[in-house]
Amino acid sequence: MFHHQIKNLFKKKQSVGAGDTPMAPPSVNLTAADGSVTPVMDSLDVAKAKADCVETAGTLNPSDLSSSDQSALNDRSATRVPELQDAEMAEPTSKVPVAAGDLVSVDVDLDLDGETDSLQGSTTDEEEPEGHFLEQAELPDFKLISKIGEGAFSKVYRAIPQANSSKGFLHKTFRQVAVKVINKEDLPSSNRDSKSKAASKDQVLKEVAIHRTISASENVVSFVDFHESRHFYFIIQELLAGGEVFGEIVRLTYFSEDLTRHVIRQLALAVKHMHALGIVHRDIKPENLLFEPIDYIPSQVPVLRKSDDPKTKEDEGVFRPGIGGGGIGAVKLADFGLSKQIYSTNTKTPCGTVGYTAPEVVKDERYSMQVDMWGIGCVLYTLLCGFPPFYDEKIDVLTEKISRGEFTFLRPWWDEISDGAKNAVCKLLEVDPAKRYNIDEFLDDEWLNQYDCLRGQRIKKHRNESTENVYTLNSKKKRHHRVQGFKRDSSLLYSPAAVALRDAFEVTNALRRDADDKMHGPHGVNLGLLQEDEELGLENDMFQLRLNSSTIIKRRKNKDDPVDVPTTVTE
Ligand SMILES: Nc1ncnc2c1ncn2[C@@H]1O[C@H](COP(=O)(O)OP(=O)(O)OP(=O)(O)O)[C@@H](O)[C@H]1O
Repeated sequence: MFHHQIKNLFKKKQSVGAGDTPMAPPSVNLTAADGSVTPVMDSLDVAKAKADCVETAGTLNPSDLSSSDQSALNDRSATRVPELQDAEMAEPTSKVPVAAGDLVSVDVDLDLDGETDSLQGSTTDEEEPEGHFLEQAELPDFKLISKIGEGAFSKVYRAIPQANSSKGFLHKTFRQVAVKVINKEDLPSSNRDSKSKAASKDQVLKEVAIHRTISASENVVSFVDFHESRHFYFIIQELLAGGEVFGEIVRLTYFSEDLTRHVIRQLALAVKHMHALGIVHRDIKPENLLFEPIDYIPSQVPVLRKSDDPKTKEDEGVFRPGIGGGGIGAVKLADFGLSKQIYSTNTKTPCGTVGYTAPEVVKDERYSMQVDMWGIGCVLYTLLCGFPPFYDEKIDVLTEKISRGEFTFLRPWWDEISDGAKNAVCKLLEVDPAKRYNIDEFLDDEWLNQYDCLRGQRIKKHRNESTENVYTLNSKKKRHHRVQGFKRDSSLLYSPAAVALRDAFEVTNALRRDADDKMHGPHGVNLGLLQEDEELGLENDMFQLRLNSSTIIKRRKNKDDPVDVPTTVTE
């Protein structure tokens, strides 16, 4: 099943969209950190990738963002809504592409340390929707304003809780929300038998159950509400107005070590929270990291690496410890569609194997969690240099590289990156999960705990805050402020380099998940909502839902190139 899906994935991967240029074949040899000579990313032409990336610009969705205290909401059940009305779906107003580096101003609340808590902007209860959205008829408690994202089977809207509705109480905490809409018709099994339909629904409920469970962390996108109507599932969540960290990598080409540390530490805190609850994310990638925008302060003298093209490299701006840089403030982990609960924190038993508590099983649990550490390693590597650690156009070659943990610190891009950062990457991209950093070891890493993080901790101590995350402290001393963000031409996010970067993560994560499932079995979720996955056949369907029809396939309409069947990755 898995090989077939990967095969399909790469079949489509061979042809990119009209007008796109496939990644260039190997051309130059580079000297790796250890002195060995390596072809340039084999088939990923890094120089081209970087040039493509640098050409891109960012967009800030000027929208409200609110604080995340919503634990009381988690127990609320979905409301009933009217039947779908006959209505034409209209696309939202399209964005006008803008030049790279264009700035856009939005009003925000900023605390005195410069931290952005919530966008206030022009958004009011009277804000008019940017289009006519079919889903609106089945979600009367929220006003859908604009489409801000899209997944394989979902659309994500910025929305406002309606003050005079049954969800009016939300309005104070969440001035705006993100609404993920899943059309039941779009789910792969919706036209099949009723058992398959139930499986699809269970996949959605499983995502919701996990999101609810882990939502208390300041480093996880807050879950707000869930609603099922006749045609749709609606997952309502905290809005992260900056969008995906992925887009910022594309805009900036790579992040400074300070900004990388800022992002990766918050990701690590999110993962620590999940692992403490016995839940593994399994799809850690830059697209699933969302951020709150902060003020951008241009550098007086932009710092360039030797490998940079001064004409095209975007200035990341001034980094402020504990606050952020490059317009990126608080970073939160999102998308729990592939997450699974490994063990129950109540019973301390692995899910799906009740009462089975042998030491080797406990060890297995830890190994399952290690999949996320690999994901953090891939993100860390990518943030630091702008391209992924493992890439090849051929799935079998890529599989081999991942299974052997074959990556290098390519010159000249890694020449100026510190040994501390390289050491952290090596400890995370360790093939043997027993030797790989676990989340506590990574949080103790020397490089990760350099000055900006430590300063943040001092701020936290000073404020006597109990939460571990200094970046998302709820500020009590706010002042109104205009944040300069970046307009983003979304079409540039589909440049060959950007697509290659996405694909590398998608395939790498899929292979690691598959390896983990083969080794430990697809443990089910046990959150009081669902039966075991095995009984429902959820894992297979879920995998199909998320990979076979996911972003790569969606982006590539062309098909039918021959492909190689991959070998299996083992951990
Ligand atoms: N809370 C949010 N705040 C702001 N933007 C969001 C939020 N949630 C999702 N988005 C945007 O919508 C996109 C799709 O959301 P999400 O990843 O949850 O959907 P998905 O169907 O699981 O996607 P995929 O097929 O890539 O797995 C995100 O990548 C992001 O750009």
